[in-house]
Amino acid sequence: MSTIFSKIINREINADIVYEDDDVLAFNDVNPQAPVHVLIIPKKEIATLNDLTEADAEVVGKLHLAAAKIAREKGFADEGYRVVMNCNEQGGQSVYHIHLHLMGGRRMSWPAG
Ligand SMILES: CCNS(=O)(=O)OC[C@H]1O[C@@H](n2cnc3c(N)ncnc32)[C@H](O)[C@@H]1O
Repeated sequence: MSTIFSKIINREINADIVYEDDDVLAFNDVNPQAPVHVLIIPKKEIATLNDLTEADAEVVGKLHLAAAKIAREKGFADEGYRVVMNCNEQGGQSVYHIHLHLMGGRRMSWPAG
């Protein structure tokens, strides 16, 4: 099922893109929860973490490599940052295309809410 993120991948709607390669796209969140809040998504449509298969292992790794690269570029890799992936309703997922939230630029609390 196509989501708003597929429309961003296909450039049907605009996004503030910060990184792109053959498999991964990253763009600023429209409702940032930190000074830097970037969403990092696979170009392949995968609805939730529960839908991952072995075949998706490499691209999930690539999401994390992109997160570290963006964190370095943004200048907060050494001071620290948060990456989180929400799964399904109680996990807070609202867009059913898996995505890694990269949040940085402020101290993160724990446990996460
Ligand atoms: C509540 C967390 N739900 S979520 O974990 O599913 O995250 C979805 C995220 O997508 C963001 N978002 C929704 N539509 C757009 C858009 N068009 N461009 C950029 N970010 C978007 C939301 O602000 C939200 O942080």
